[in-house]
Amino acid sequence: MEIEFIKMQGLGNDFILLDNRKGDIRHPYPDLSKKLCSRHFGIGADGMILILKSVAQDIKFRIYNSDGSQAQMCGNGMRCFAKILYENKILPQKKMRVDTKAGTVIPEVITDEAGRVSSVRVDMGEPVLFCRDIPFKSPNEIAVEEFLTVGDKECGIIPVSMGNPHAVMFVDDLERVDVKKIGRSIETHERFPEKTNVEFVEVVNDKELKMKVWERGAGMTLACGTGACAALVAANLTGRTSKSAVVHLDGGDLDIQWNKETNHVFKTGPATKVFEGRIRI
Ligand SMILES: N[C@@H](CCC[C@H](N)C(=O)O)C(=O)O
Repeated sequence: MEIEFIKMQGLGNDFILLDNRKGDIRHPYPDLSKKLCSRHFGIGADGMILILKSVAQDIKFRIYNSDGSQAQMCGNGMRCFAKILYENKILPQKKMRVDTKAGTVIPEVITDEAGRVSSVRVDMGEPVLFCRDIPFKSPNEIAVEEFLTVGDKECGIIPVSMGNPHAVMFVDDLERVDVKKIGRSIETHERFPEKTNVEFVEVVNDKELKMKVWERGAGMTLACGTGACAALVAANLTGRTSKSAVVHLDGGDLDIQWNKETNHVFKTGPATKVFEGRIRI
């Protein structure tokens, strides 16, 4: 069968969006994601996102990584998702309640004078710090900094979940980090039973961070939205930044705020349609 797709990117973190509200795409999603995301044999992307019908919320969001594994949430993908729902009039409202595997997430599209979506602000919910819920194996309930043995080194990380697991590692010089080597080892470290995304973060000042990422199930990407939120939470918890900061990623900047009153993390950034088409599966 032939299906329609939309290719999108948020700061170079790229996705294939499929509208399966009618349920006519029956192909197993893990296999479909692997095929479509292949940069050589498919469309090419870091992940595949499904637009699905929801009973409890306005709409349902599901994300698969390029290796076929399913993730609970995706921050950059959520901005792309909200932009398409609004621009294609799938939902009429700017602020929508989205059912994700990590609970309800609330994106809000921001439009310019011409009515076009200029950015998307996402209420990402509360960060999760309890080790058992991340999940991260530790004798402590909350791990503010723990050391993992990676090869012959001890790496200090802060585990945080934004619905999906993250290991945040602060470094002095981001350019000197072997993101692939250390990222891969921490992703599959036995203390993260569901694997983890890995963020390498350099503090610029108390309102700016620089970050590179190794994503679970996708490898090195140009940006990670949930990762940027986890980085801000870890930086603030350890006294490195205030509760709001700009995170500079290889693909561009994200604005992250951790609201004191609600404990929710808000993320604002762009989303762009790259092209759309049809593909035989
Ligand atoms: N790129 C994403 C996160 C995608 C899922 C992640 N690889 C996982 O397995 O948890 C983002 O922008 O948050």
